[in-house]
Amino acid sequence: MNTILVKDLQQGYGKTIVLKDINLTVSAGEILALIGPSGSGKTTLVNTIMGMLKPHQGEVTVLNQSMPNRKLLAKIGFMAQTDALYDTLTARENLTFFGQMMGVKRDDLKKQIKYATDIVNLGPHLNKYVGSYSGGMKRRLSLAISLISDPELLILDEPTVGIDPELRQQIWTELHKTAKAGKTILLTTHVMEDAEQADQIMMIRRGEAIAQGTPDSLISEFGVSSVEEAFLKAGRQQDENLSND
Ligand SMILES: Nc1ncnc2c1ncn2[C@@H]1O[C@H](COP(=O)(O)OP(=O)(O)OP(=O)(O)O)[C@@H](O)[C@H]1O
Repeated sequence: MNTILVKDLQQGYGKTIVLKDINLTVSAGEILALIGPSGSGKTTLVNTIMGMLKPHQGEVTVLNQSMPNRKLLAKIGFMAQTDALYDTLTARENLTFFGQMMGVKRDDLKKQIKYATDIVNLGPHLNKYVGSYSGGMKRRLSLAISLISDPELLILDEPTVGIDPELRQQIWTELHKTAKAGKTILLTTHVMEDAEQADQIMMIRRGEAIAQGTPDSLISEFGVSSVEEAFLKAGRQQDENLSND
């Protein structure tokens, strides 16, 4: 089953076009990484898939429902680029608050808090005030919050920013496990090592999907030896095409 389907999407703000001709399919259990330079349109695409922005043109379907659709929000775990946490509450209180907002039943909250915080290694720090957390701990708590309702689709905007390499690897192990259990994960990143861990990569540059496929298929399509080289080559081809127009 397709969890996400984006067809001929054009998106923008007012009269400014930010995304052109985006087509994308993500199946249940798959991890898709959106990679691209700052300002290329990744967050705009994520917000459109979440239903926070209505497509200018084209179609976005999530879990077989046309977006925007408020009812689907409960099935989507979202981690935004900036942490939206309550500093004057403890991590446990934050998790309880957001869990209740996401519709987690009172009886399930304890189990879900343990599940989500084990993934990000925050168990020993649950009773500390979030105001005393480091930047990386706040990122990890935001990730735990996105997992609290055990959502079918996880959307993570730059989840690994401020997270050290050891924990990043640990989080990837858990993301793979989560995907294997049938959940779909869409994440944005600037980091090539993150993109390489995904099943599918979409490279966005200047609002266009300049390359798309599995890490191996991108390497063979562009005749290069790494995903990074594929991205650079796809960028050069885009520049050539634009200068020929
Ligand atoms: N609310 C908005 N109103 C007008 N323009 C916007 C708005 N949000 C984003 N943009 C513009 O849309 C373009 C794409 O921005 P977007 O945030 O989607 O990029 P991004 O790839 O996610 O960047 P980053 O990696 O820095 O987060 C940029 O030119 C940005 O200035």
